[in-house]
Amino acid sequence: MAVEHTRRYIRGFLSLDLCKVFPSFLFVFFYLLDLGCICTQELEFIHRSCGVVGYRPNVFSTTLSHLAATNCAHLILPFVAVREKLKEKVEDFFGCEFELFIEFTGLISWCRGASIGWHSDDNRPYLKQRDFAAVCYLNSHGKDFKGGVFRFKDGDLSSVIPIAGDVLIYTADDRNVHSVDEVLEGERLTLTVWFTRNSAHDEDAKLISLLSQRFSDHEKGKSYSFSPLPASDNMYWFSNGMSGFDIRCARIQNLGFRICSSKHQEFSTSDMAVDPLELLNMPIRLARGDKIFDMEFLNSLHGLQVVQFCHLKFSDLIASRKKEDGGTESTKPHLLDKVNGLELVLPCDHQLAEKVLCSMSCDDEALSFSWVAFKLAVTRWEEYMFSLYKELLMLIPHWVFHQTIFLAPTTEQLSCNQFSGFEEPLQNKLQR
Ligand SMILES: O=C(O)CCC(=O)C(=O)O
Ligand SMILES: [Fe+2]
Repeated sequence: MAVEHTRRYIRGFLSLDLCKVFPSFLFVFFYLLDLGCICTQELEFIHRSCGVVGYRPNVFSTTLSHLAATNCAHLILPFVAVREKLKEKVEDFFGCEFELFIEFTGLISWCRGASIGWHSDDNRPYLKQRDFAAVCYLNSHGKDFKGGVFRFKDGDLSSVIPIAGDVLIYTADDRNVHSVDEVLEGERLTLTVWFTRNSAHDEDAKLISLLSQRFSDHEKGKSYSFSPLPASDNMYWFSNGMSGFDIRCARIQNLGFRICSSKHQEFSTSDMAVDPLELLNMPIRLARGDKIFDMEFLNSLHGLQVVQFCHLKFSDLIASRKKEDGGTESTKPHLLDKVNGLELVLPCDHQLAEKVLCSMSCDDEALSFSWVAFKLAVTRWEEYMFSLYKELLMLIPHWVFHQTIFLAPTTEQLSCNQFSGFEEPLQNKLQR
């Protein structure tokens, strides 16, 4: 009798460095649509700019419903192809074609100190609907983090050393009891997707209902934007006994920037009536070294997205800067000298943040940082978000009609124009 297989490790499932070929993000985006290639770096960017404190100690997560709830529904798009491809693979491997629904999709990062003991993924009454799991590794053991080895309690494939681009699939029941060793250094990042046969737990249906509400507001002519809207402060707060840090603030600072008050708040930040963390939800400016970049970001999440985008695309931005000759007046960033009192005083334990989120790789960017490249990142970030946003508006009616989230643009989709009433470009508003 044939032995039923319950697990499989697939090497090189996701592509790693497509995003490094940046010059045209649109090209990359349509390339992704056409070929179904998925880039791990795009997902890493989303997690580092949108993630919140997770469900276990020292774990951070980004869920699709969180993206939708924080005005970042367009950032669901980079997940769509990978979800489709994973579902196909799982259905094919376990012989259940067209039977599965995606139950949950999440980017999950495990920082120093995070681990999980022996368990199966359906081991709680509220998780019984889970039939299969797929864990995609978005970064690598040894290079990006130490520890974090995945282990099965019995059977073959006893330990799995995560390598970026590889995927592990397994049944969620007690035939696959597993654990993850403690992460000793760095930040271990995965995209984890669970599948169910139970349509009552279909993640697509829940997301589509959220998005269709948003789409109907658009139809009614309400203008809305793609700028991120923070969730409640406690979702960003990493606590450790008496101290802690705000993850938005920590991720901005870990890339070498400091958060300063906006022009309009210069005189109000010393007002003790304001909860300091509330200031992260208001307009801010960013400083580095002894200079302040004189542009207001709508809130710290907006600043964080641009900082992370600049980090992701840094070498391409530097190359574009050289091509465009950074010396002309229009490309020169407007910088102010940093003076005392402008930097926000936030209750963030920076040492703890560095310890928990420490990066293992050495940063060339810190040595060759350029404000001209940063200014370019502001524009490129906005173009990228706008392209995703337009794409989302095209896809939503199709998702609603089919009650499933999928790519595959048709000629009809590409020609339909539903962008009227679009909010004016963010940057125009910001520069005023
Ligand atoms: O990240 C991994 O390798 C597995 C994580 C896991 O076991 C879980 O989230 O249930
Ligand atoms: Fe698990």
